[in-house]
Amino acid sequence: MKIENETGADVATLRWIGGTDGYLQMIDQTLLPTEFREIECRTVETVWEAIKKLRVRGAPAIGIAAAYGVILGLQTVAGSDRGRFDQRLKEVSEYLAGSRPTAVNLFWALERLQKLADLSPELSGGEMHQRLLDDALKIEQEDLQMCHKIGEVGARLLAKGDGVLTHCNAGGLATSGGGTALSVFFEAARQGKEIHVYADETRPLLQGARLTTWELMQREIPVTLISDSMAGWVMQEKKIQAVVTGADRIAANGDAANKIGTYSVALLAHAHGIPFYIAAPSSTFDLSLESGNQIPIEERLAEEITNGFGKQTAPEGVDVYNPAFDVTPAKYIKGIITEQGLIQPVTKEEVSRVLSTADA
Ligand SMILES: CSC[C@H]1O[C@H](OP(=O)(O)O)[C@H](O)[C@@H]1O
Repeated sequence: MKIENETGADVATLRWIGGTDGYLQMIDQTLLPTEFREIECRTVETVWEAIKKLRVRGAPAIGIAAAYGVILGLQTVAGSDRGRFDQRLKEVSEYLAGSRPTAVNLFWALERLQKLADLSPELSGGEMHQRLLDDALKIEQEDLQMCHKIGEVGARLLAKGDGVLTHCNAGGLATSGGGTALSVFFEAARQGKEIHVYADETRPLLQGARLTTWELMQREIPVTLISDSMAGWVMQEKKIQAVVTGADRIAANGDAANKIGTYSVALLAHAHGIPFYIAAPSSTFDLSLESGNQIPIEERLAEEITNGFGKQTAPEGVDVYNPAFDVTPAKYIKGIITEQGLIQPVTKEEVSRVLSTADA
C-alpha cells in the first residue's frame, strides 16, 4: 500500500530492492499503529519469521512475500549448476510452505514459481534466478491491478451514505497495496459515496483496531472502531447496510475461510437481512477443494489470547483454543467480489464461470 510515512515519502507494504542479489523491504505490521518501521529481509529465514509473526500478513501480501523469499533463498546457490539450483528451489519452497497453512496465496505463488522453473530446464541457475525474480515482481504488480479492479467491482454494490462493517484487515497492508475489502471502500469514497466504515477490532491480534482504522484514517474515510461483540448490535441499530470482508482461501463451491469471527459476522448479517460480501482476487481461490471443510485452519499460540500485547488476562495454564480462521458457508455469502467480476449467486457453477471470464 502507498502511504506517507513521517518523512512524507511514499512507501509500499513490501517491495523488492535491487536485482537477484537484492533484498525485501517491508512494513513491520506488528508495530502499527504506534510505530511505523520498515524492516529488511535478506534471508529466506527472515521472510519465514516475518510471515509467521504477522510482520507481513494478509493472503495476497503473504503470497508476494513468499515469492520474494524464494529469490532470497536462491541467493545461496548463485553461480551453482542448475541441478543444485533446482534442488535449492524445492528446499526453500517447502520451507516457506511451512510458515502458515491457510492463506492459499502462499502456495499459489510458490507453485507458480516452480512451474516457471520447470518450463525452462535449459537455462542456467543465474538465468533462472533472474526469470523468477521477474515473475515475483510481476506477481506484485498483478496483485496491485487486481486490487484496483476489485475496488471498481465492489464499489458498485454500495450506495451513498451506507454504513459498512468489516472484520480484520483486508487493506493495502494485506496486499501489494490496494487492498481487497478496503479497496471497495477506497473506491466508493473516491466516487463520493460518503460511506462510514465500522471496523471490528478483531481479537486476538487486533488487525481491525490496529491496521484497518489506521489505513482508513490515513485516507480520511470515516471509521468507527467497535469491539467484536458489538457487530450484532450495530446491525440491529440499522447502522450497517452491507458487510465486506477479505478471505484467505475460497473453495470451489464458494465457501470462504477468513479471520476468526467472520463466520459469526456472516450469521449476524444473515439474521438482519444485511448483504455479506467477500472481496478477494482470483489468487485466493483453491478450486482443488470441493468445499470449505477441506480448508486447513491455522491454530496459533495460546499466549496470543492469554497474554495479548504483553498483558496477562487469563490464569496461568488455562486451556486455550486459538484457531486463526473460520469458514463461512457460501449460503451466507451474497456475493464474492473479484477482479474478474461479481460472483453472485455464490455457487460452484458461478465461481467457475466468473473465474474463467476474460479480463473483466
Ligand atoms: C486480503 S486477505 C486479508 C485477510 O488475511 C487476514 O489474516 P491474517 O491477518 O491472519 O493474515 C484476515 O483473514 C484478512 O481478512
